[in-house]
Amino acid sequence: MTRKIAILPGDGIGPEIVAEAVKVLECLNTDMDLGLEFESGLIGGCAYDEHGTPLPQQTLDLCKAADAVLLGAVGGPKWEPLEHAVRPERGLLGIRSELELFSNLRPAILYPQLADASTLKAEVVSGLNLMIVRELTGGIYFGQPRGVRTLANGEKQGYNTLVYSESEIRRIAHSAFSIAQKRNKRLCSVDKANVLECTELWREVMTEVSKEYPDVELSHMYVDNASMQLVRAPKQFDVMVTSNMFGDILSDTAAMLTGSIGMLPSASLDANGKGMYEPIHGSAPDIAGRGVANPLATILSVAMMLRYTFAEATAADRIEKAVNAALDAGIRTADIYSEGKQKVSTAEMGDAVVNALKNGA
Ligand SMILES: NC(=O)c1ccc[n+]([C@@H]2O[C@H](COP(=O)([O-])OP(=O)(O)OC[C@H]3O[C@@H](n4cnc5c(N)ncnc54)[C@H](O)[C@@H]3O)[C@@H](O)[C@H]2O)c1
Ligand SMILES: CC(C)[C@H](C(=O)O)[C@@H](O)C(=O)O
Ligand SMILES: [Mg+2]
Repeated sequence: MTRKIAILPGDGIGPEIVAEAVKVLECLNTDMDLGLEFESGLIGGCAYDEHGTPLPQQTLDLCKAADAVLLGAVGGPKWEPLEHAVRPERGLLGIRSELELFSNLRPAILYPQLADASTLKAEVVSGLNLMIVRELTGGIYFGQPRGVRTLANGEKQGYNTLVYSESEIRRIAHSAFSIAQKRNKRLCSVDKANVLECTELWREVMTEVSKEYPDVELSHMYVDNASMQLVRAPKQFDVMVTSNMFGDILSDTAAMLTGSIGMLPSASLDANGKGMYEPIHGSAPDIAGRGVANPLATILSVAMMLRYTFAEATAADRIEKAVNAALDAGIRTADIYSEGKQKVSTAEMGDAVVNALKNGA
């Protein structure tokens, strides 16, 4: 059996962190005969530089033909002056949309070894294991019309449209409820139903779908309160489900509960389990090229790939165990470093995970 993985390193720290995740996959591939094959493509700013578009047709074809996609990150100051249609981020939104990856899972798990790395008190975050389910192909990110227009008085006006159809809400609701069913059976739907009609419909559909999952307890929370509750008492949450933009923001907040944004992986899934896997952070231009980025979010993203797309739970568990072993050994990249630990580079962290795999993880 061959399983094709499209590798899209992207920009900034993207190539540095993806190289470490591929190292981990190659190690397991040899060890467990997983049949993985890799082929690389361009996306984002590097694709624009080469082809004049952030999502070249050959990259799209490569991803459509693959069983799974591994992505680093896109974007950076170099491409900020470009017009919107060809900005690196458009490439990422384009591929999510083209592959219909509507269900974005962003787990925020605190590794006990990192309780001190969080800016929150250890007792607030210890034992944290939260899953954010973010709708990824709809909402204000994709709604039409959008743009910047000039009003009759000559003033410019920017506009975007927040839209969700019932079917879009229903399918992300089913994703979230089935995930909650396999966890602690508590789902919190986050919206702004007190102000936005669109999210009033969101709340209605969530409530309707909940009738099909009587074993899951559904609650609703306004997004402003949710952002406050996430830092006040994050362990009250089991699974959160929310719209594209709210999920983007809340997952960065949740990342910090775990010590660093460099720790949060993600899976973006279509209706059939095909997926794209990427860390939730960006291309970190401030540290790119220095070999100091934390590759663990990307390494944990390939664990999600093995679990969700390839149903290789044992291989996925092994990666998570190896990450634990590296952290147990006191190995830390700069973002999660604390006194008394060993500060390592991106590649050394990747090596530590590979060594842990070779040594029994
Ligand atoms: N999925 C993606 O490709 C993605 C996600 C977010 C942002 N971006 C893009 O990335 C660029 C930079 O955005 P930003 O600065 O707002 O967010 P960012 O996530 O790239 O960086 C925010 C901060 O976190 C740090 N950081 C991020 N990942 C890290 C890692 N693995 N290890 C250690 N530190 C890490 C950075 O150094 C920076 O200080 C922008 O062009 C943005 O559009 C891309
Ligand atoms: C780069 C950007 C388009 C992207 C998003 O907003 O979805 C990023 O912030 C993320 O969280 O994956
Ligand atoms: Mg984001």
